[in-house]
Amino acid sequence: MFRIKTLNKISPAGLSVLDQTRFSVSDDVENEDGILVRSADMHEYQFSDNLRAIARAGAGTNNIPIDRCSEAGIVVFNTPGANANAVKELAVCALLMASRKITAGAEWVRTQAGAGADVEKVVEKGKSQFVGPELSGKMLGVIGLGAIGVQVANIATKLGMTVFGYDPFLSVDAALSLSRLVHRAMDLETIYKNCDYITLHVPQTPETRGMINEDAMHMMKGGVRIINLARGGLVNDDDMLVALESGKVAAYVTDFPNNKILQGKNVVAIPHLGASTPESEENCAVMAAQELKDYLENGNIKNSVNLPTLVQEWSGESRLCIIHKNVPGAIANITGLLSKDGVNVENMTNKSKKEYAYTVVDVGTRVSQTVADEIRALDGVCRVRLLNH
Ligand SMILES: NC(=O)C1=CN([C@@H]2O[C@H](COP(=O)(O)OP(=O)(O)OC[C@H]3O[C@@H](n4cnc5c(N)ncnc54)[C@H](O)[C@@H]3O)[C@@H](O)[C@H]2O)C=CC1
Ligand SMILES: O=C(O)C(=O)COP(=O)(O)O
Repeated sequence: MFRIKTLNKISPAGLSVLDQTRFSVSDDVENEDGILVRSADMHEYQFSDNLRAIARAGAGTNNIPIDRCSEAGIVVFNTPGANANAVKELAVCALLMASRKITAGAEWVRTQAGAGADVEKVVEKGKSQFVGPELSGKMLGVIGLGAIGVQVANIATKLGMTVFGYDPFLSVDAALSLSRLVHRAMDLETIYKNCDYITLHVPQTPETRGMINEDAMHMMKGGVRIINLARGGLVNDDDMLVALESGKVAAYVTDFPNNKILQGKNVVAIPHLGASTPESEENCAVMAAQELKDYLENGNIKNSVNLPTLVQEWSGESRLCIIHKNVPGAIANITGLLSKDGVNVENMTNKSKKEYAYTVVDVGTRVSQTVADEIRALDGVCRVRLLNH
């Protein structure tokens, strides 16, 4: 029986992937084998000795201490693209909210009603303060052309916008999905200098943290409108407050409000609703649960952010799953120990991702725990699992 801890509310469709005969799932299990999480902050989380995998039902993994996980041989999964449509739709809404003063106007109407005014009359007199420009014919810069950025860029062309996309690591899949109407910007400066609207779709990493700062905004057009449905930390809030006050930035729509940014003029704050649709919640939960199940039961890895993709058909009695440092001699050490113990390898795959590697060895006969323990004791080995078919 595998114990799975949930750190956020996970869609029941996902939980139903983990059948009750093999998985015990709840928010209070102890010594868990796996974790299902959305945005809960895990940086201070104490891993149980048993913990083998964390599945993030969503895209961003900046709430998970990835380095600490890799060191401990814990596989971290996410669900690429599973909530992209929901974010794309919210991005269209955010572009409109950045332009048309919809939220400010709606709040004003309610205030008028609350103050006893005849709303039908005052709206016609008061509406001129909420005039805002159309999107059609304007320039949009999309920073990050992954699952979400590509969809946002493509749909914006249909709204009549001229779209520039920037992504120095553009994948082949993303390039193939991108509309031919989207122009590729080769640097951020092109986006900053030319665009009337800028929307962020990059992960929050040490490189992207604070990228929208005074220097970046200095290059932008006066009255630029910025949309951030990616992560709050991408924007330097102090610099943004100054730019909003001066009018350099005409509107800032963020899905990541905090007390500081809420003080700003023309801030539209959304309570992190990018992926909050039943469809997305279900897609993400199902994908995350399937990834977790396949890893715990079969040692297969798909959509991990810290380990390589490795899916191997079973071809034997026992399977050794070894997470180790990606260093010379690691595989020779493992196979050396197996042959010393007279274990015949039926099938074996090794894949690496940056500093870590994963080796799956299928053997024809049952392998003893002693062999697994010997591999565990090798230098650079982070985790060894022994599975029996
Ligand atoms: N508001 C919400 O509820 C949601 C927010 N997000 C956020 O959006 C981000 C993007 O999500 P996806 O598109 O699904 O991820 P993705 O991994 O498909 O795309 C991210 C893209 O950013 C690019 N990138 C990385 N560093 C870059 C840089 N310095 N400059 C330009 N491009 C860079 C990558 O090459 C990749 O193509 C997530 O990391 C997450 O933080 C994602 C889903 C929901
Ligand atoms: O997938 C992401 O990166 C998100 O930001 C969505 O977060 P959530 O699952 O709604 O807490």
